[in-house]
Parts: sequence; C-alpha cells; structure tokens
Amino acid sequence: MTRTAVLGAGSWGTTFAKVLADAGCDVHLFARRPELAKAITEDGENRDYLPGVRLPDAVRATADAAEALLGVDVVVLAVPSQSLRHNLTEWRALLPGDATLLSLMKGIELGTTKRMSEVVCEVTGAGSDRVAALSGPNLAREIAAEQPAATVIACTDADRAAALQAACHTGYFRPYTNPDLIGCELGGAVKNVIALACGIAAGLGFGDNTRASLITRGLAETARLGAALGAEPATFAGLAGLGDLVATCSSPLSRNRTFGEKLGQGLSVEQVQRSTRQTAEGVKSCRSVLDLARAHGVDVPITEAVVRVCHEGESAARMVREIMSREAKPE
Ligand SMILES: NC(=O)C1=CN([C@@H]2O[C@H](COP(=O)(O)OP(=O)(O)OC[C@H]3O[C@@H](n4cnc5c(N)ncnc54)[C@H](O)[C@@H]3O)[C@@H](O)[C@H]2O)C=CC1
Ligand SMILES: O=C(CO)COP(=O)(O)O
Repeated sequence: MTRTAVLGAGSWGTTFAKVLADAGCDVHLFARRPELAKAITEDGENRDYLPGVRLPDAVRATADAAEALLGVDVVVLAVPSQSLRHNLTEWRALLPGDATLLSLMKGIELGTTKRMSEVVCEVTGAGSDRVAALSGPNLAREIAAEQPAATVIACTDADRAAALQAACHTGYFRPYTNPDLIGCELGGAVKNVIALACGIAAGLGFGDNTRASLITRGLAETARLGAALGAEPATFAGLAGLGDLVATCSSPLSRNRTFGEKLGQGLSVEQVQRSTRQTAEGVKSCRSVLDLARAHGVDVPITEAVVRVCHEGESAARMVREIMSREAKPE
C-alpha cells in the first residue's frame, strides 16, 4: 500500500486526499490549525473547505507535520503557490529521503519567476526526477462529488510517474502521464490568468464569443511562452493545457473566474479579496507570468491586461478597449 502525506487541507488538498484514499492509499492530511485537523478526524469532513463531502476513513488528519510525513512514499504539496517556499523550509528536514514530491499547485513564484517544481528542488535539494506535478481540468468540488475527470501527472522519471498514476487512479479520476513538467506546470499557472480575463468579460456582460476568443488567444500566448521555455507544444493541446483552460474559464466553481467576474462588475481587487478566504492564484501569478514572458521576449497581451487591472488600477472596461484596439495581425 502506498503511504502518502498531503500537506495543505484546503479544497484541493482535501479532495485529493479523498482521491488517494479511494485509490487504496494510506493518507495523512496535514492541516495548519489543530482544531481543523481534529474536526476533520472526528467528523470525517472538512467543513471549512469542503462542506458536505464525506471523507474516507483512510484519510487521517493531523496538525503535526512530523507525524504526517513519517515513513511516507509520496508527499503531496497543496498550499498556495506564494507560500510554498516558506512552508517547505519548515518541512524539509522531515521529508523522507526518497519520497516522491508531488505538486498540486498552479502558480509561478513572485520575484523568482520559478515554477513550483523548481521551488521544490531548490528548497529541498531533491533532484528534478523526484519531483512531479499534477495538473488538469480538476475543479475540486466536482472531483469531490466523484464526477468523472482526467488529469496529467508530469514527471521526468517514468517509473515515478507510473507509480503516482497507480496511486491516484479511481473510477472517477483518470490520470495520464507526461514527461513534460515545464508545459504542464505552465499550462496550470497561465490558465488562472486567462480565467481572470474571462471572468472580467463575463462581469462586463459579454457572452460566449468573447470567452471563446479569450480562451483561444490565451492558449496561443501560453504556447508561445511554453515554446520559449522549452515545453512540448503538444502539452498545450492536452488536459493540462486546453482541458484545464476550458474548465476554469467556463466554470462558476473557478475561484479565478469568479474573482475576475467581480472585478468586471466593478469591485476593486481589495474588495474581492475581502469577500473570499480561498486562493485565486492568478491574481498574484499574473505578475510573475508577465515577468517570465518579458525575460524571454514573449508577447502575452491578455496577461498584461490582467496585470493592469489587478495591480495598476486600470478599469475592466478600459482593459477590453485596449485589447481590442491592438494592432491587427495574422492569426
Ligand atoms: N481548488 C481547486 O479546484 C484546485 C486547486 N488547485 C491548486 O491547488 C493549490 C491549493 O489550492 P486550494 O487547496 O484550492 O487552496 P485553498 O485556498 O482552498 O487552501 C489552501 C490551503 O493551504 C494552507 N496554507 C498553508 N500556508 C498558507 C499560507 N501561508 N497562506 C494561506 N494558506 C496557507 C491553508 O491553510 C489551506 O489549507 C493552488 O495552487 C490551486 O491553484 C489545483 C487544482 C484544483
Ligand atoms: O485549477 C482548477 C481547476 O482545474 C481550479 O481553478 P480555480 O483555482 O480557479 O478554482
């Protein structure tokens, strides 16, 4: 039996703990707050992040990271991207020597422009073949309700990828493997930024043509950046590219899309932030994606526009006018 620890008991960490348990793994779920860990263990439910979802008995919650990590084969990282470095620094001495480190996060680190697997390697000293990322159209609420979905496990080590695939394969969750870690992580991070743009458009009252245009041109800018970073082009046509982009840009369950919708309706970033405790990664990662693109001389106009709205005080209406008035060019 695969022994796993999921570090981060938010909506995706908790949902993925259920997936692992349903696939037959032993699961320790680490929550920062002892009272939440206790409530999850006693009630079999994470009322703060996943109310109404019954967790399997094989999920045991703890607020003690050492207890969660003792003797595990797989360590799953499910905290907000911008806090990963800090969290990992506290946990690194507790990580078992050969455990596979699996990132569920979809973001790019501010300041360093590093992907999450790069942060993991840097902080833990693990070789890149020990680090994997899981990414795809995986809205937590739908997976928790056992609605069928597929995903991608990206790892340069094919044996580790296959072991992870087996560890989380259930009747409702179907993982594929892909050696392209760069493309999969990039797809997951940039789609949050494009989902913000789609939300903004929806909040302004625009319909499906606008959304489809943003999705398609958003995919084009993701693929351009991916090419500059050495990603495999086919990845962006797959689950971690187009698949996740379509799900996130279309779903009212997406925190990023919802965040953008409120901006489009006229709320400020601070007002929206006050109204939710959950992570909308794109709000911060839009800046690091833009920095990354600029460092590689790649044009990312939708990301630039989202940065202007989220961080430079530009109105949503003006953002649309600016995107539409860009120089005309071939597709
Ligand atoms: N929720 C979803 O549907 C999906 C989320 N993801 C990704 O998974 C990652 C985690 O997301 P969620 O679990 O949804 O987030 P969440 O906001 O629901 O939970 C975040 C968790 O991290 C913990 N945490 C640790 N250090 C923290 C800090 N310094 N500040 C704030 N929280 C801290 C929180 O206590 C909480 O348990 C994100 O990168 C997200 O993009 C990926 C696929 C699906
Ligand atoms: O990554 C996700 C779906 O694949 C979740 O998207 P949000 O973080 O926008 O809710």
